[in-house]
Amino acid sequence: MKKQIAILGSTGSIGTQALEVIEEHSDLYEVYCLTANNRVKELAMQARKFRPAAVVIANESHYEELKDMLDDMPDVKVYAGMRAIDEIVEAEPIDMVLTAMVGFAGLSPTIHAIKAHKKICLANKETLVVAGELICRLAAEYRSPIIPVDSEHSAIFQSIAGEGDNAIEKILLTASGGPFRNFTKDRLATVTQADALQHPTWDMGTKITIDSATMMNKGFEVIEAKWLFGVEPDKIQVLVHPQSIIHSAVQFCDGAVKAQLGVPDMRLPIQYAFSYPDRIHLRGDRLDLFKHPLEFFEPDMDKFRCLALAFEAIRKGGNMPCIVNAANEIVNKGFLDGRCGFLQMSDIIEATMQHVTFDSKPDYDTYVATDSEARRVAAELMG
Ligand SMILES: NC(=O)C1=CN([C@@H]2O[C@H](COP(=O)(O)OP(=O)(O)OC[C@H]3O[C@@H](n4cnc5c(N)ncnc54)[C@H](OP(=O)(O)O)[C@@H]3O)[C@@H](O)[C@H]2O)C=CC1
Ligand SMILES: CC(=O)[C@@H](O)[C@H](O)COP(=O)(O)O
Ligand SMILES: [Mn+2]
Repeated sequence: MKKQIAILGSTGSIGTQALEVIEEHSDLYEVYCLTANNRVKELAMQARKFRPAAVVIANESHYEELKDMLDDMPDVKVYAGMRAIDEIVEAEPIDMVLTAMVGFAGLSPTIHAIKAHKKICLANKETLVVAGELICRLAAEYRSPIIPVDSEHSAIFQSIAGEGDNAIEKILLTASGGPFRNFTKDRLATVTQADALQHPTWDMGTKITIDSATMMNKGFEVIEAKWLFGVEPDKIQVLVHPQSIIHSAVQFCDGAVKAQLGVPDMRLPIQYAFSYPDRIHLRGDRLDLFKHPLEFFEPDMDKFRCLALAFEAIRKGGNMPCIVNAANEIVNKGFLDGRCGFLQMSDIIEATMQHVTFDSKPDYDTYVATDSEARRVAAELMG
């Protein structure tokens, strides 16, 4: 039986690479459902090619257009709206849900998928940043495995495979350092959107590319690692490794360090999440270590304040990471739209952390309320 996969965010960077993996292994995997937000044409083209049982467009204003585009394909059901995404992930035939949408929007469908006992292939790191404690509790209660797709977390996951209860002493979380790794703080003040979108090693969606440039992405990955692997932030060391060859490593209690290496290619962690615990062939470049120096540097948390703020948020706990995520979504978009400068982003996030109501024991409704409040506060601060 082929495994049935729901791809949430199929028109994005992770979503399209997931479809490449599925196409290469069409003997093993089948697309059950595809979702997008606005890119109707791309979604319709994907539906024609992969013939899923259903497609969902989150933005309801595109419903009629999508329906028209697929009216000669009666076997593909067309739905619209966020609630429809929550419902579709519960469909009985689905084995795995790849959460490849961006931002807070990933939280609700992930919860629905967990409650429906689906295997979660988790790319949407914001889900764990916002509500890591809740998600881990639900995943345990409903016995839904969460398999990381984020390259660093997949590397850690691969490094601990077969280690049973052996204690992790430390996680070595690698970071490319982004396009501004060697910039002075003065120079950071004037960087443009185009500069920030030039990631040195990965080709990704715009939101995560900006997060990599500020290093908020690495801060989020510290939080993600805490929840996925039960390791406290003080035992997670961020290492700037500009080549993105060592995707992360784990140090065990006997001092042994295990890492996963490879050329930067997200199809591998996506495929591994689908095939785990098996490995299956993947077409593509292979690592040639003669071609790559492997360098490591300490991150500069004064220059990249977002990384320090993420550490601060996870140490504080409660809804603080949710506040940081919401403020970050606002300033990330604000920077892309030219409404705030590069260095202003961390200033606004920090101020938002001080102004939004703190809750040390949030539940789902608290996260939703916190997200709204923090977005409002950050938007006001941005002016
Ligand atoms: N790209 C990468 O290499 C990596 C990404 N990740 C994580 O994976 C997730 C996806 O990233 P990436 O693929 O780069 O992002 P993209 O921006 O390329 O794609 C995002 C996808 O989500 C859809 N989407 C956006 N907003 C919403 C919404 N509000 N509701 C429903 N669907 C929405 C988009 O639809 P539409 O196209 O219609 O706008 C698109 O299909 C992020 O959480 C990111 O942090 C993690 C590691 C690596
Ligand atoms: C591919 C991936 O997993 C990204 O999260 C990547 O890590 C971003 O690069 P940075 O290391 O620059 O944040
Ligand atoms: Mn990553």
